[in-house]
Amino acid sequence: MMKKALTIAGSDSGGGAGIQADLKTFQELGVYGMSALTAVTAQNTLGVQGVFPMTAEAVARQIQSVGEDIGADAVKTGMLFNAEIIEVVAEKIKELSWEKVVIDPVMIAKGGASLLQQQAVSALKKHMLPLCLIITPNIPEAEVLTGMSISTMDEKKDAAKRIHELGAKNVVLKGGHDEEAAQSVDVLFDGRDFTFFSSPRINTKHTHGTGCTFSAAITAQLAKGASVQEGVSVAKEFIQAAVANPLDIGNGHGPTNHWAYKMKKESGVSSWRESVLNK
Ligand SMILES: Nc1ncnc2c1ncn2[C@@H]1O[C@H](COP(=O)(O)OP(=O)(O)O)[C@@H](O)[C@H]1O
Ligand SMILES: Cc1ncc(COP(=O)(O)O)c(N)n1
Repeated sequence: MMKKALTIAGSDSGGGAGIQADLKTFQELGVYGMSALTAVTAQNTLGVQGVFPMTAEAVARQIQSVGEDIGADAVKTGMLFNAEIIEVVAEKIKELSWEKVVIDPVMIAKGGASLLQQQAVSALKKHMLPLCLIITPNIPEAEVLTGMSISTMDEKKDAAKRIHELGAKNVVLKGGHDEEAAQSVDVLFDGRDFTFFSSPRINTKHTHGTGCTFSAAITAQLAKGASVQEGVSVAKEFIQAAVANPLDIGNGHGPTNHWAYKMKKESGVSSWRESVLNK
């Protein structure tokens, strides 16, 4: 039976982040992708030029339409933008009894634009965190959720514990913003143990949509029946391949390469560009 995943997130017209990144990732990992849009952004590799939120009613209706007919084996949320949208998303997830829920607590785009209103952070903590199986904050998002500043590994572990105490069953604190480090280390805390997912940090400006892609890959794996550990492990490999084989699209911070993981798996070659572009 075909496994299905739903993303509840914003649209990125530039195609590198948001629902576009999520659907590309679902497709690459062999899962049927669906979307409920929370906002349309006018966005490219240079930044966000406009944010146009949907009404809470429109968001609720999209989720209901998916739920009442097709169903979802796993669900992720990305940009939720405001407290009203957060409340209906949480309500619908509860109503539809979805349990494999991944929250990417998107707050600020890499260029600095706000994708979550400041006053919505408490709604996110109150309504969404207790519902999720996994939350995947980056370092600045974990700082906002905990109110602490995070730079050392001990601080990362402490922050992951505190976010777990807020109700998230599993916390993956991502290391992509650790710009000085040689390794990009993502820390998973499951309420008892820590697991570290580490890969060489790639020196590139093309990291637009890394967080969206990473959480979508976890969601796809959960939909197929993977455990949390297995899901994070595949997602880490997926994003490493996607960052290591940039597409050079746009004049700013370009998207990652959603084809790279599958190409690498299928062909055994380490560079997607080598295998495709030189033909
Ligand atoms: N330059 C990089 N090299 C290798 N991995 C990276 C790099 N930047 C981000 N990642 C990985 O991409 C994923 C998303 O991380 P991060 O950039 O922190 O999230 P976000 O996009 O939410 O800010 C993580 O698995 C992280 O380790
Ligand atoms: C619609 C939308 N959603 C999410 C992000 C975050 O992207 P990133 O993964 O680069 O932080 C984005 N830039 N746009």
